Amino acid sequence: MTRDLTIAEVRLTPILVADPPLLNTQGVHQPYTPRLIVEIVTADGVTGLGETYGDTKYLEPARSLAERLTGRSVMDVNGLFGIDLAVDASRTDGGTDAGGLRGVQTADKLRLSVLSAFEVACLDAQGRALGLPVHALLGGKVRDAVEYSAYLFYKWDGHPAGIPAEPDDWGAALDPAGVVEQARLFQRRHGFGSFKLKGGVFPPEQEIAAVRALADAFPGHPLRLDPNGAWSVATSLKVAEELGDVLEYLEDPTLGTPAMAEVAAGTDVPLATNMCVTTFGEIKEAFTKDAVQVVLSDHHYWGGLRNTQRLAGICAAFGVGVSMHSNTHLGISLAAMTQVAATVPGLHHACDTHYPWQSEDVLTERIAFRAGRVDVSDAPGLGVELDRDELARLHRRWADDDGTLRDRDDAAAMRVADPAWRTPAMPRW
Ligand SMILES: O=C([O-])C(=O)C[C@H](O)[C@@H](O)C(=O)[O-]
Ligand SMILES: [Mg+2]
Repeated sequence: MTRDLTIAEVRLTPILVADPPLLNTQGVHQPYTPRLIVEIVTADGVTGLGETYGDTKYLEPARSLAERLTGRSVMDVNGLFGIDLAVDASRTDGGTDAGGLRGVQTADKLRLSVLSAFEVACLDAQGRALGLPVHALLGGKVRDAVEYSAYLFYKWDGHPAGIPAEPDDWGAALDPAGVVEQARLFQRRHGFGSFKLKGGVFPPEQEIAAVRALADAFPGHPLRLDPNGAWSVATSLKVAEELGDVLEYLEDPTLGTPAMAEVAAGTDVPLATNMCVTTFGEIKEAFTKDAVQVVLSDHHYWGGLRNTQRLAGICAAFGVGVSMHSNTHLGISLAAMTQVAATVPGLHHACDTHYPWQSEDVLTERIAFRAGRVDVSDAPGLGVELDRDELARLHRRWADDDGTLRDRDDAAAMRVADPAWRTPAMPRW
């Protein structure tokens, strides 16, 4: 067993990974999306892996942090969070993130989104060095498998003609029949039994019809609809009334805690969020106003796996449910999500994951879903191995890009197909 846990080297590799043309209220996914892979190497040659957003605003502080880690111990995770990590506030102040889909962007949230990848890499290195899975370092697993939901998207068959992109085999989904067909594919390929539709793309009546079609096709299965805050309070209440008998929860129907509280007061349908409660500072107002019934944590922007456990503890104390949000991510993050989810006692909803949409990964072996679940690995660390050739290939794609795709911008990607497209004003309906 190795013992010298001093950090000898930190490697950061920005990559671009293929992404299908998934539609959301802001626009459409770019054909390639940026991610950052973090490797922390100990003096004994153990390498821990982490993954986070790869846009420029994350890369800059990540580089600055990486430069300051050699000589510290991978055991010193509390110290990691104490490092004075400057982020460029002009990139965040008052705005939302590039997709506008993850709530307000603050300098601290950006800092935590960077730190999270380093925390995961430290935990992975600790686990590998000590011969323990990450869940053991987090207090131990309370389940052997973690359930995920099928993340359904309206989508085009392919990216606009003439631009470089990887083909996908999911087909188009632009109406209720297409959405049901996509759900059937998710069930056939991965066994998912719970379904979430990304809404806010078409007028609410069309999305209500799609959820109704899902309810008919999959009677009794948990269903969710998430328009990323595209609706007014009145529209949200109307949708809640029309779909109340089939929804497990409605996710971020409207923007901001006060508006969510108004909706919550007018319906029995539980409200979930990954937009109005995304930092510890936002919890008090939302919970005291009873604005949300389920918080969808995301270890990237909550600041890692230990903060995710803290969040789950606070939610439990307030009787608020907890589950997980997902953006485009690869297998390192799915492994991290699974390890922490395995340790959260009150996890009663299937977690979100984009992973089935990602045809490319940097792992030697893709993570498999079995009946919609990922088995919790008991192997040391996260239990995944890096495919260096694939990492190098995806990094070359990033290096060759002229900068167009290095910062995710769903509205810009939509303008390739529709030059008149502008980020819609909210509420859209
Ligand atoms: O609200 C959510 O669930 C998300 O933000 C998930 C993703 O960002 C999704 O909407 C996307 O990538 O288009
Ligand atoms: Mg959401």
